[in-house]
Amino acid sequence: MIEKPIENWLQESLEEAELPTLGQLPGGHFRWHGHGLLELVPDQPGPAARACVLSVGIHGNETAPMELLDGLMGRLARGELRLGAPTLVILGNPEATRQGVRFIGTNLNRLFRPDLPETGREADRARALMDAVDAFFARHTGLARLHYDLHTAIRDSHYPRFVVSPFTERTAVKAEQWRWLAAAEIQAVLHQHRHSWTFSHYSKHYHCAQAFTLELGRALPFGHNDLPSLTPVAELLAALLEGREPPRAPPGRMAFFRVEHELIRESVAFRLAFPDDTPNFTAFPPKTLLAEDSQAGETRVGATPLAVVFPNASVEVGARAALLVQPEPPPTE
Ligand SMILES: O=C(O)CCC(=O)N[C@@H](CCC(=O)O)C(=O)O
Ligand SMILES: [Zn+2]
Repeated sequence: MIEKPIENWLQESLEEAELPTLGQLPGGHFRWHGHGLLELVPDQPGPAARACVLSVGIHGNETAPMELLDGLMGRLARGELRLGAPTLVILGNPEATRQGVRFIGTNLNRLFRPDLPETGREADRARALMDAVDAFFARHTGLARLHYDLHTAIRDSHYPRFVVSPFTERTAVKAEQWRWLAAAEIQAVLHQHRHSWTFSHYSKHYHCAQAFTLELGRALPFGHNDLPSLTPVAELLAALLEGREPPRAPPGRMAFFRVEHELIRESVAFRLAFPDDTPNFTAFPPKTLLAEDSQAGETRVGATPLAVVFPNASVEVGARAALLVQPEPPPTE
């Protein structure tokens, strides 16, 4: 067992460092459980402590969340923040980040299911991450559970900062989440309509955690991110790390959407019928041709306008090529 301080969380998460290691930080201690798997344990939980999972880099080239979390870890290590909540800090796919790519073999964020049959690098990583989350929540019973999985999007967006709220019948979103997200200057919320086997879905469905995928601008290389626009998100995460109540704002300032349909790429001969640089949440009028697929035929908008989110014609056959969404009213307070 090696004792050493956290000096540079991101660099250490990316290195093949000797494990396990543990050490002290202001307000508590930490333990590395594996590569990119760091647990922070407070001496004394704060008055509003939750058991928090904060994950970044599930897609290896989404660097803004890594820089954001690295900044917070630096503030903790220097004593500018005092640890007040058990927190599992995850760098999702270190090898993909080292190579600067979204994934090596397959999309990690579709593999979070306990009965996963797949083999290979990302499948092994998904199993390791699910095990780490299971063990973390089992060690910290008695506290409300939370998981924010931080991403950035491939395209521009009419709402650059938005969250995906995973579908499950088992857990309702607490009203406070909308207030926290609004105060963090999240601009839109997208409700999933069915199980999605993403990391945030895993924590929500299997651990009844308050869990979201946060999209925080566009995927850009290290050093090119607009971190000042993420200051309110950093303040939300800082409050969680310190175990205090995050700032709140009226949820009505966010736009709410619901997924109506998931467009699946069913053949190699698949194309989207709109330009590649179409921003997320662009709305199309009734009858617009959206996609052509030699297997599935044409996909057109029905009688009600639909907006597209995460359009990507290059996904693997059988994978999601876009979400088709509609506005919905904000939740009643
Ligand atoms: O911009 C894109 O096309 C993808 C951005 C991204 O990685 N989004 C996540 C969303 C996960 C969810 O639906 O909760 C993903 O596709 O995994
Ligand atoms: Zn992503």
